[in-house]
Amino acid sequence: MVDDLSTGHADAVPDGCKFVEADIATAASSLLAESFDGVLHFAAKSLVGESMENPQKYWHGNVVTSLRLLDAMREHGTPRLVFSSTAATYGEPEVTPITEDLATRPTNTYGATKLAIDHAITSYATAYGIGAVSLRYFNVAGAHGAFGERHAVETHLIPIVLQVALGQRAKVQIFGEDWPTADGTCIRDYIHVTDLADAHLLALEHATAGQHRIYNLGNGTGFSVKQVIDTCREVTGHPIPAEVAPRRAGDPATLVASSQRARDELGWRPERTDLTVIVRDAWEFTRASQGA
Ligand SMILES: NC(=O)c1ccc[n+]([C@@H]2O[C@H](COP(=O)([O-])OP(=O)(O)OC[C@H]3O[C@@H](n4cnc5c(N)ncnc54)[C@H](O)[C@@H]3O)[C@@H](O)[C@H]2O)c1
Ligand SMILES: O=c1ccn([C@@H]2O[C@H](COP(=O)(O)OP(=O)(O)O[C@H]3O[C@H](CO)[C@H](O)[C@H](O)[C@H]3O)[C@@H](O)[C@H]2O)c(=O)[nH]1
Repeated sequence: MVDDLSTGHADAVPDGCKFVEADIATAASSLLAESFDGVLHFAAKSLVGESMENPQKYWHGNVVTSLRLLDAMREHGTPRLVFSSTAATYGEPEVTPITEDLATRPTNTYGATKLAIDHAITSYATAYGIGAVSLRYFNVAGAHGAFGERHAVETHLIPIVLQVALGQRAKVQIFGEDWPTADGTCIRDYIHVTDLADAHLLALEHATAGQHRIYNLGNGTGFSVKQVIDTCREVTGHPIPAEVAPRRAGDPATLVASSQRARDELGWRPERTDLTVIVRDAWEFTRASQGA
């Protein structure tokens, strides 16, 4: 495992896993000199709001870094790649649920950088024989035991709402109540992190030399911001005060996945699709990590 710890945590490295603290942009070539069967490429800057305020961090941190990784894979003949792409590559979709053949028109810099990387992967895979898979995650949530969301500056909805339930924040802000959705708040498709992990192993198995396949990963059901807050109220038993705030730049109104291709081609079968289960696992992690 390689991480520069820019947003990651050394104590989250599982026991028995070899860990190297390094920036992929500078270390990829030397790291891949040792022979590897494949690369799971998660490293990124991944905050939608920040990407609009500081695009330089995203074009360099995501695109330049990933090109260096692809060059190193080519240099050392690393055969397989699984890349963390995103629903944000689609932008505001014309059709719901989103299939992989829909137009990609990102509404934020983060999504634009991930789309640029996807294009580079297609070229490198077909020209240099790499077997590549991009997994376009929708909104990842939940937790796996002691592994959950732990960000220095939290921006994601579910962990923020759970911080309110723990008494660490007074209230949650709802970014816009005037979106073209049933209750006026944004709709997202939340996927449990353990289902996401399963998809990575399947993707690695199915990566085929010279091909780049793209798969959406979500549950096919959208929940509004208000519905998420209500589910958190039910799970935690806390009233969770909320207030409406202005829209956040770069947010699309609705993002819901069709993951039929992942089911058909990878045999992916998500098991924790219920939002209550996703929130419950996140809540258990949040309480345990705060000693509550
Ligand atoms: N969380 C989501 O809902 C979501 C949705 C779609 C896609 N993704 C993608 O999944 C991946 C993981 O996301 P996350 O939510 O766990 O974010 P995260 O910020 O917690 O994880 C990214 C990790 O990459 C490391 N990193 C960043 N730049 C690096 C570099 N140059 N060299 C080495 N390490 C570096 C960070 O220290 C961190 O540990 C990202 O690629 C993200 O874009 C996440
Ligand atoms: O305090 C908050 C935080 C978020 N939201 C709203 O809740 C929804 C979910 O927001 P998150 O920040 O939790 O997640 P995003 O949908 O912005 O982004 C996530 O999913 C994207 C793909 O859809 C990207 O891949 C990205 O990495 C990942 O963080 C959005 O409508 C957002 O506006 C609020 O109303 N209040």
